[in-house]
Amino acid sequence: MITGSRMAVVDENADALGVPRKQLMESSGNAVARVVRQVADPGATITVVAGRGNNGGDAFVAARFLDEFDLEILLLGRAETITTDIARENWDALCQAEYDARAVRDSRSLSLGDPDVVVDAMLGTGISGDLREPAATAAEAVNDSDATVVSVDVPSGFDADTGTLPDSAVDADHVVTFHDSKPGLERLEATVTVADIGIPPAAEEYVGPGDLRRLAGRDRSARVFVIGGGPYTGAPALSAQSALRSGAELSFVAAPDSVAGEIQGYEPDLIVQPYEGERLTPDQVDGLVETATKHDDVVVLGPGLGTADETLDAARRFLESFEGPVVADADALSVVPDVDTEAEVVCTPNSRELAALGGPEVDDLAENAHEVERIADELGHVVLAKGAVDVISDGDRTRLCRAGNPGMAVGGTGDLLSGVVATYLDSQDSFDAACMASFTTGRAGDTLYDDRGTGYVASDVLERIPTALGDATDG
Ligand SMILES: NC(=O)C1=CN([C@@H]2O[C@H](COP(=O)(O)OP(=O)(O)OC[C@H]3O[C@@H](n4cnc5c(N)ncnc54)[C@H](O)[C@@H]3O)[C@@H](O)[C@H]2O)[C@@H](O)CC1
Ligand SMILES: [K+]
Repeated sequence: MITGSRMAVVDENADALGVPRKQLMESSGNAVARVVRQVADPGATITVVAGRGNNGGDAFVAARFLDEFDLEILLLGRAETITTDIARENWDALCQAEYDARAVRDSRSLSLGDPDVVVDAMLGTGISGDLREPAATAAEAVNDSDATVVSVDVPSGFDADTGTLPDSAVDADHVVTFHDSKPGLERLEATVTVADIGIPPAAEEYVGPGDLRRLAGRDRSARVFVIGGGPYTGAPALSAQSALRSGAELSFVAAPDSVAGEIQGYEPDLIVQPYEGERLTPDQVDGLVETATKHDDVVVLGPGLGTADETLDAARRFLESFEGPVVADADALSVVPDVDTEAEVVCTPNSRELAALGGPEVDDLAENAHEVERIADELGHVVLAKGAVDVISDGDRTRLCRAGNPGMAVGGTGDLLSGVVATYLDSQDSFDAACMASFTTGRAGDTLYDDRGTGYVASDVLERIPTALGDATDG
């Protein structure tokens, strides 16, 4: 089962792996034609009703595989307003090859006639909200006809994220859905065919650029609260700075007053909240929990805290009382296995820290992904295990991320990662947040590698985070 929005992620990842969408569209159209041939008698009349998106594009392809029928293709709207290049190219091909294809500019003038089969390709997974015109009138016409209706991907009007089918949607007899079934399709009376369209399994297994699409349209509203510093100052600063670079609105560092000035000195945009002392101690915990809870902050617990007994005790107590989202990194990781917490925790261990959590000490983490899955399951938290290939698991779902290069082994990149995970945790499911953060940081490093090999440091990677995000957060 895959939702419509996850499908868009997978489709972009497939494209990045060298399987372009137009190729997938060719497979989709072919699969639709196969089902149409099964349900239509030889010589039957078929009307394709297509929208202006890729759902329509699939049907334009299907048309080329249905020569034995009496075929008419109707486009709802003007050809110039087809929304994607690949759908337009397939439309143009039909027109140039003299298929019976025409644009219906006004839905009131839509006359379906009396076809034996209607191919419903008005809307697929790109729909938002109730059916608008001209699709609404066209759906009514399709439902009023006696034709056998074959819907492309989903019945037009169906919401492939929530599985809801409004009354105004197309009432399909057959649905040819792509790659995997969509939530809610099984509740329809229609016969559902799931068609393999050649998406490589790696497009789902490996985190890719498509995953960053989940950030589209997000608000810049995350508040990240880094509890770190004491023996070290660079680590909490980098974590808080990367939160800002990846889209946090505000980034706070709670740190001992002995080092607060130094942390502030790295960047004026950080808000440093000093507490008395030289390291984190249990006395501070109530105040920190209260602050983070009051402001709905996402917490990063660990960078530069050190391993003093009283500090680890404080980290343990923090996790016992805090119930919000937390990224547990570095020194704080060692306390995670023995705390009972209500917090939504993402653990970001390196290989040494993973071994301390009970994981394997291996060079090839990807080969041992099942071990990471086991640890995530035992801990009951998401684990993002950092290696040449990162492995992310919530104990049930497990994915790999191979963005990044050997230069990323430099100190401080893990601190950056924790801040990015925290920012994404504000708006995303914790497993997805971890996957996207791994890809973002790795890709930031890759833009540097292209320019200067491995000769870069964590603060260089920091400056490349916005580049790595590219246009992913637009619209
Ligand atoms: N994701 C994938 O891997 C693949 C997707 N394919 C096809 O692409 C489809 C998704 O294509 P698109 O994202 O272009 O979207 P659609 O073709 O589903 O629809 C997009 C169009 O619908 C309009 N629209 C949105 N909400 C509406 C509403 N409530 N009422 C009326 N019009 C509305 C939009 O303005 C836009 O023009 C899939 O369903 C599938 O058929 C296939 O080509 C192959 C691979
Ligand atoms: K459809």
